[in-house]
Amino acid sequence: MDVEHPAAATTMDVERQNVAHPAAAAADGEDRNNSDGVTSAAPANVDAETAAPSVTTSTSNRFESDSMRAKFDHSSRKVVVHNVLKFMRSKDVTKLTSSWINQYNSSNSNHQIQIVNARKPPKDSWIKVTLAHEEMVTPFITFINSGGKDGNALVNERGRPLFAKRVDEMLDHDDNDDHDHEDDESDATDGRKRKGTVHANDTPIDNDSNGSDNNGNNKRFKSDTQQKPSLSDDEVRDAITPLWRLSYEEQLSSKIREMVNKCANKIVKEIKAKFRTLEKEAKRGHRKEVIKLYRWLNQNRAINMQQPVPSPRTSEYRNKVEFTFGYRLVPEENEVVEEKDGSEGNGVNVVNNTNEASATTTTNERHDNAHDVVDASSASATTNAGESDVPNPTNTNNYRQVPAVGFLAQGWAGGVYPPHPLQNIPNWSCSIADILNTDFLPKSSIPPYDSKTHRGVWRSVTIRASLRTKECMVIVLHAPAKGGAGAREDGSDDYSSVFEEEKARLIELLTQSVLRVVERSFPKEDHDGSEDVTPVSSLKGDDNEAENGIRVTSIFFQEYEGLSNPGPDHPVQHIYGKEFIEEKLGNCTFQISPGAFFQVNTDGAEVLYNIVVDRIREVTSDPMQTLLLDVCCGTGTIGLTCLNQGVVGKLVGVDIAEPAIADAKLNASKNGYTDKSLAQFIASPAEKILPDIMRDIPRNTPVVAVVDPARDGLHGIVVRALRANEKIQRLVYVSCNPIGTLTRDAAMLCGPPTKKYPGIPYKPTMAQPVDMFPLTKHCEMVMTFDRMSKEEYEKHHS
Ligand SMILES: C[S@@+](CC[C@H](N)C(=O)[O-])C[C@H]1O[C@@H](n2cnc3c(N)ncnc32)[C@H](O)[C@@H]1O
Repeated sequence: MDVEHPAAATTMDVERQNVAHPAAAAADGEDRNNSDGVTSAAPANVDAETAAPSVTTSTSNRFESDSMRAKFDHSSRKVVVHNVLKFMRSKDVTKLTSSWINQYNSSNSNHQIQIVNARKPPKDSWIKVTLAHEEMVTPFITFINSGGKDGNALVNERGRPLFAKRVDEMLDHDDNDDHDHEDDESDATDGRKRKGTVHANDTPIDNDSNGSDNNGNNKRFKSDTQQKPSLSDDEVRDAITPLWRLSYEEQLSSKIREMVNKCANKIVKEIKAKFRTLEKEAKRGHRKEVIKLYRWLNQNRAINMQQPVPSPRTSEYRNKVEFTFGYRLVPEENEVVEEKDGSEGNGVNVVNNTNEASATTTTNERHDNAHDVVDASSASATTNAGESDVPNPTNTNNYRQVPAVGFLAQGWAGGVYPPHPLQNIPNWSCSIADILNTDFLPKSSIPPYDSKTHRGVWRSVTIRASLRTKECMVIVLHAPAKGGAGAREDGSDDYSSVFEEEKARLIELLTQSVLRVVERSFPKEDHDGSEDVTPVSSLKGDDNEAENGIRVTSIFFQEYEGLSNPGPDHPVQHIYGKEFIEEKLGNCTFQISPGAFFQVNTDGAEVLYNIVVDRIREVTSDPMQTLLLDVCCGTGTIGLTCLNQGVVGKLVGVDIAEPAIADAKLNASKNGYTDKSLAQFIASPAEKILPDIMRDIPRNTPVVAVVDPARDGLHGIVVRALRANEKIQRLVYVSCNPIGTLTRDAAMLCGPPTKKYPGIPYKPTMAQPVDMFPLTKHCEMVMTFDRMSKEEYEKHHS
């Protein structure tokens, strides 16, 4: 049964009316299942997962087919282009956006982009465009950010570079729509000025929220900063872990300030605005009842915000990392690597980069291409790549592009950077990056996928490992072996004949021994740009030992021809070892398959789930009779932990991702819950099934609910169902996007009743931030909502 989201339908209608492009109307009517042939390597996310990264994944999860998704979900098709002129007439906006499309389409005859709507607020310097299809987003962004002269950004009439970003990535800001890149100077790092020179947006690493990575790698510098041909280690840290210069205490302080100002205060503001709207409607005679502002909204600290709970690990905490295959820019004169056998045709190009860069060179900026000089035959050798993997930024001569894997710290045009300098990235993932960069890619006759030409094969690699079980899964995303959607007709970039051989070589390299410990150096806390670095071993003590035993236990390949990232249900090919990895949390063991979400900070997840357990325990007077609704349950972690802790006796979990639900069912039996009437898991979009589930709950069964949606928050139908059903007295909302979608959903759960959101509202009774992502601006939030008492409610409605 398809459930229409009325809000979505309305938006769509409005968009149709606002078509600003001649081509738009036609595009809108087209079957969006057809990918227009536009492809691009969606770069892997860096900081991804905040259950970030994964925005893209999560959105793509929501609907069963592309056409359904395209029909309902606009956010994943929206891009904001910054730095256009502030004052423009609407016909100039149309002219400008048409000129982008014409430029792109005329130089990419195989791949066409279409804009269905373009909107520019009168006094702002940005335009929000809605593309006809999600798969056009990455090429469009790449085009704006690097389709100009010499691979630089397009410029406005005054020569200022434009800057494009997905709307669903702009979640660090108060209001996505109102964000103006020119005003970025006030950073969220508490007003303390950063000591570095580079400013970058911090984007979640992985989608995983369901994590899907959503191109978090598309980090760009402020438009007023000239893009450099290469970045120093510190600049890479600035781009990907922007809080790294702060002590951990300072990081937590900056996060709590954000949570108070941009989450708690914003929720109160939004709810008050709803009251004002009702009042205005009453004054105009459109409504009879005037509802008095709920008392809690006028209290001093209306939302009880707790200090953030720190992450048990503050460095190398990620259990999942996603690298992009691309090219490393290596200055010609520094290039010492000898082309090895078989490297012919692997896409090494010479780039003439004339960008001016800083004239001073620090030790951190000294680069000698250590990866290239490491003897590929000595598997036990350790590399010291953290200090030396990018070219000297003072050198503005010719650059060679060397196939490499890593993070796109400054967009596709800036090349990939090794993960070694990043303190949130675990050692084992650097070890795999080294294998790929020193042993695999230099000898591979198959090139990385190029998001501009849509040719090439290797796209990204996702690695997930457990320090507790020592297992490690590697998923290699690749375009078809014949060379990607832009493959030449003459077949000269068809790699099918060597693909299987390369696959076998990769398996051999990844599995020949346990992952070796890579020596890395991190700056001391409160790094001020001096050369004071502390070797990782002394930072981590015994933990370093723990990593010694990790080995690759599963390998998957995933072929994907589309433009963005595949959804979690996209088929994978299992080519080595186990079909899942196992992770332990508390007393439970969980299996995780390639398409399933799992929190990226294992120790942090334990803390997070214990908080949820406590919030539920507070209200369950008869736990064994109590049913837990676990909405967006993933592999069943929260629900099964609650069963295991005895705070509830029954569980119904819902998740859109089939692989996650398959895991959840097995996880239930693995942890001793074989009786399906006690632990039931359903694969479905929550908005389709939740109203039915709630209707079927026996009248006398006490119910608590926990929701843990991806970054795009809850569907309106889910919010409505949770609000309307007064059996639920407590709702625990776990959010990886507390300053974005949590505020929106909270306002709908707690605002005065309307036709669309009827029922006695909730009120937020506790907000507990949990720092799952040290060094980045992201923060998880557990917000507890309790149903307002009937008595209190009626006072305001009399
Ligand atoms: C942040 S994860 C949380 C998973 C789980 N609670 C955990 O802690 O591991 C969000 C989950 O929401 C799921 N999801 C996304 N959209 C959904 C939808 N419309 N209905 C149900 N689940 C959805 C994703 O598949 C993902 O597993």
